[in-house]
Amino acid sequence: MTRAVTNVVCTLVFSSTYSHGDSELQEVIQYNNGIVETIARGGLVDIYPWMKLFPNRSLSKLKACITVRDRLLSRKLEEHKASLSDGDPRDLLEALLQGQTGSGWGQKSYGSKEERITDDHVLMTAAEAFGAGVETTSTTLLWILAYLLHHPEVQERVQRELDENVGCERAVSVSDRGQLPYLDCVINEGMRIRPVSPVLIPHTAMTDSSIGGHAVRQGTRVLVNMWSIHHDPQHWDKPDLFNPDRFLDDQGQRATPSCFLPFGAGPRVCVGESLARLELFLFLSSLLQRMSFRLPDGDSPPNLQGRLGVVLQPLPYKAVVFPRPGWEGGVK
Ligand code: HEM
Repeated sequence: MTRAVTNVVCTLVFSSTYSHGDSELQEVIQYNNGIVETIARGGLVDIYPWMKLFPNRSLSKLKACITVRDRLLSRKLEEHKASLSDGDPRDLLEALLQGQTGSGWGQKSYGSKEERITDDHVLMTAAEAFGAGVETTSTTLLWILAYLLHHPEVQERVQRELDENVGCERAVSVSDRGQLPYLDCVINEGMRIRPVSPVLIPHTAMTDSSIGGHAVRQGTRVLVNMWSIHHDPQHWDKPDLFNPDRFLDDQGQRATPSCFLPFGAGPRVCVGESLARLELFLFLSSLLQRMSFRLPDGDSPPNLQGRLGVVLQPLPYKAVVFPRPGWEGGVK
């Protein structure tokens, strides 16, 4: 799952699409995993930065992974600079480079030093797409599959919807989304019940303000408790129950309650929301069209408690995957 999602972000950022087992993709996955594993383990160094002077294995691993990441992204940046052209950018690096030089998209050249996009801005923006776009999407997929193992009846209903609206003669495409409302509900319910970011990225109030009648002074650290919003019994009936139907109204149409905010809200809302929704839809629909997931004989269903690191992850679990009728021969 991580490999597939990483591949999507590589295509978006620097137009490289890798095939299975490619060593460069392996390198990207390894450094990304290393960063995800260690970044939330900063512990005391995050609070007392001077403690970085003492030996710290997590910090050393984090630095080593960042060095590999920066080397790879710098190489991609140089390759892009060498082939930079005007016109529609082919990927994020090219769009940022065009912004840097003022070429393409009819942009003006930036004047002062402070306004200029530096190479460092370009590299860090590209790095952020990996940091924010891989673990979130792959973890959401793993949570949804974990819930489907707990609720085989939900998996069967999604597959019925797929059979009736897409069939097994062709692959699912984005244009099928309108005809697959129940799958959308399953995705939403997965993101509601296990938000990968239970407490959103810390924000700082830029001006004196208020939230729900509470005064918030300029400079105050604001933490949004998404877990509590998504489990508030005043807004959700039996919030601890996995029930995709809560995203359908009385007429069976899609409904999105106002307190459903898996991507945050306001000016700092997730910039990758559309991409993430597209990925979740295409990965899940393609998987469930072609195969079924069940528990290995005698195994208990996945632990749904999760473990909090950079994101809220399910604990590792096993599933038996088998082709659905009509897909025994593999991809069509
Ligand atoms: C299921 C997948 C995803 C979920 C649940 C998710 C969720 C979020 C949330 C909750 C935030 C914080 C919003 C806030 O603090 O107010 C965020 C920020 C962000 N996300 Fe996502 N995200 C996902 C996928 C992606 C993808 C695929 C990308 C890009 C490739 C991405 C890029 C970003 C960036 C750059 C930010 C920071 C935005 C800012 O601070 O202005 N995310 N995301």
